[in-house]
Amino acid sequence: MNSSLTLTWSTGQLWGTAQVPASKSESNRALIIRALAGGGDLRNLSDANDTQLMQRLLADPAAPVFDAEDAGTVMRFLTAYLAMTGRQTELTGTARMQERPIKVLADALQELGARIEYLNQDGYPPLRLLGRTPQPATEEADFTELKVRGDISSQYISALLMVGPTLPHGLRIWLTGKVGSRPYIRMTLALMQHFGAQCRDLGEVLEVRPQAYEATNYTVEGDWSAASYWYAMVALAPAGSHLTLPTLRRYSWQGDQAIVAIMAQLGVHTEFLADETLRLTKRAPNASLTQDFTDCPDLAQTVAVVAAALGIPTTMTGLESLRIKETDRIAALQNELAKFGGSLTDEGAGVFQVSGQDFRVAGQTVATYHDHRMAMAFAPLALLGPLTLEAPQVVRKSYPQFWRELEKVGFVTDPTPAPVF
Ligand SMILES: O=C(O)C1=C[C@@H](OP(=O)(O)O)[C@@H](O)[C@H](O)C1
Ligand SMILES: C=C(OP(=O)(O)O)C(=O)O
Repeated sequence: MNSSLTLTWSTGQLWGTAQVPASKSESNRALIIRALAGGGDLRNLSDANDTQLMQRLLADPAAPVFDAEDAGTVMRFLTAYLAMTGRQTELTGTARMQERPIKVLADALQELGARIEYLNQDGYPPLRLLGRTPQPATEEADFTELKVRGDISSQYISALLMVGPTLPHGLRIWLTGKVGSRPYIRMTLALMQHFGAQCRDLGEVLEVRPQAYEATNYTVEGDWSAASYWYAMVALAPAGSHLTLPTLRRYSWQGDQAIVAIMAQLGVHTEFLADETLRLTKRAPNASLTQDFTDCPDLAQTVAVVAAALGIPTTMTGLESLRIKETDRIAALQNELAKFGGSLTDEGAGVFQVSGQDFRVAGQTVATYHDHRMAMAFAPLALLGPLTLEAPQVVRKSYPQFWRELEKVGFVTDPTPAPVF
């Protein structure tokens, strides 16, 4: 396996068509819901490792150990699915996954009758599921009620919602704290409804009726988080550059469609063409940007790198969850931006400032911290100068064809041809 990849751009305008993968968030929800529905045809599932892994694990329900690797959705969604279907098994993941908290979800599942033990550190994977004492269905009960914190990961809430219809009284979740990544909760509810579930989003309260899912078909949309890297490339490319991205919808369930409005300020104009196709065109950027990432944390790295590279003073808030993702993304951004003369400064009270007045790309090597988004967020800098990325295979988590797609629009990769990971 190659340990680094050098990217160069031969100068000139950027143009062409880039394929984005299917959304891994939609794919992984659809796979769990289909497993609960007992059928349904899922089209355009993602080729992301996170989705391939979810498919493999769901195909072997009697496995003694489920290894979720570095996939947060797989760890959280499968824990709820396996716990509520009464399975006795273990769930584990990479060293980093063992540092990503799961207590909020495990506590809630225990309230729903699951017996769960931590095998290593309290509140963190690996876990042992010891079966479940199902709640009896009683005449009086309205919903089974849970209070769940929304300020650590929305994935716990999505995981609980998806098993909600299988509970005898359904589920009413009271959200507490500042709720992050809320569009992902809405996406979960939308997909559940697509599969026949009755659920309501009342803001701080979410309700799911007890009911069998319907086995139905679904076609997964392209991944807007993946699209953000192409927006970054257009933002950094010379005037006259434009790109076409198929499979992205004007009306999306993905909150990362927020990239359209953010990048409009960083100089990328979006046109929604027929057949779910986007056309991105380079325009002049604004002089500054202020953006809250509470709803779209996966866009933060893309935007920080572009803002620093263009020298656009940018204020970022809502970055709390970045510290517990594939790596501490704040520290990783700070280290890597500094190599180029950029910075991400903690101003206190949750406010971060990006600057890049002396930003220069000239053969630096970017570390990727086992984080696909570090690799993909820094790759567009190759439009400004040669650049080397360590451990380029990290992109397989969400976008295995990323380097190939770069080659297709004219980037030169060394080693060449682009390795298949
Ligand atoms: O539900 C999902 O599919 C996701 C939710 C978000 O995580 P958090 O809810 O932990 O912020 C996001 O960062 C992750 O990439 C995917
Ligand atoms: C945070 C991410 O994924 P997950 O939490 O599912 O591992 C991501 O893809 O950026």
